[in-house]
Amino acid sequence: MSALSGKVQTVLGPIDPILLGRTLTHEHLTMTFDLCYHPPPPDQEALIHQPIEMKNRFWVQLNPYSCKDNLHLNQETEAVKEELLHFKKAGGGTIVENTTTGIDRDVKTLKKLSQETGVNIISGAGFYVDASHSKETRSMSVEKLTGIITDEILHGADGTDIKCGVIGEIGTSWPITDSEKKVLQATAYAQTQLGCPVIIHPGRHELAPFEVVRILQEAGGDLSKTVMSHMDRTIFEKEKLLEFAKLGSYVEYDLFGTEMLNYYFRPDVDMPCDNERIQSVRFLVDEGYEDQLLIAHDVHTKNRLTKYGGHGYSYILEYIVPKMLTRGISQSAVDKMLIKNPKKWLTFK
Ligand SMILES: CCC(=O)NCCS(=O)(=O)O
Repeated sequence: MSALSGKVQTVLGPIDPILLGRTLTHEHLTMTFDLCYHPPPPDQEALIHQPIEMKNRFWVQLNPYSCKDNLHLNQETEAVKEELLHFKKAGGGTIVENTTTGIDRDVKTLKKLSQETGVNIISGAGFYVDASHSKETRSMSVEKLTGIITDEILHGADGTDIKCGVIGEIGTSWPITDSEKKVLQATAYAQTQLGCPVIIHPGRHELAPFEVVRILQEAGGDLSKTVMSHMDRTIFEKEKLLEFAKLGSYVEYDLFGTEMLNYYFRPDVDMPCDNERIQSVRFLVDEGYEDQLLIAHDVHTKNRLTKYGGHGYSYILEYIVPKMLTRGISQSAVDKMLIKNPKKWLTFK
């Protein structure tokens, strides 16, 4: 049993899980996303280098990864601080900050934000998708990767003594690359040693979450302490969704607030709207999976902030929860998604 057993590890240190309150399990407060820059449609190149303004706000919503300015959430610490103060007023308690190595995790800023707002922040250990892996990362053994991940939780991340409290989001593509497979195996080994929570970014294919689970399980990972993120854009067919939920991991709908006509990362996929997300959540609740559900916004670009006319970090508490209640999802199920399930997942074994 580790010293962290029965605790949740925030950027300010371990806390009693009872202190978490309403928790968003998949957000970013500071990161960069140049990695995912995507050229705009033909003849719209002039907009690539424009700052976000009122006149191009809707264009940025349609083309979030084509506006360079939009990819630098790390420039908005003051706006994020205001948002966190608002989140607290709206009844929020905790945010799991999923930025890992490859997209500019900044644990010092996370610590400062937590100190200045009183919101608990839990930082993520490990590595984002292969496209962000350095040459050095790709050449590492599973043992070396395991050592780095455990170190980020036990001793501190990025040369600081600020410790991560969850592994992930661990990035995977479709098909999963060799380097990502090693990181997944390292994740499972570190989880076995530490009894810690894990969160996965699956590739954009309905088989991707199944393949991730297979690799984690073969390496001894604990699915009951693992979250599969981004289910909104990954599994659409109901039978497939139930087949996946039966495996026992948490199932996370974490793109609330994302309205996107064209989903650049997979043009053949129609990104659902929030009403459709609520219908999927209701379906899983009705099928008996309310103990495995989690929800969040996955804010990762500037246009999602209220400063730029976006929904911000309080949208779920202020708008999605009331809508869920009018659509037959009980208060008890909502409390599980926002309080009970996050608390169970985030507590070290
Ligand atoms: C770092 C943020 C991130 O990976 N978000 C997921 C976007 S999507 O793959 O669901 O489109």
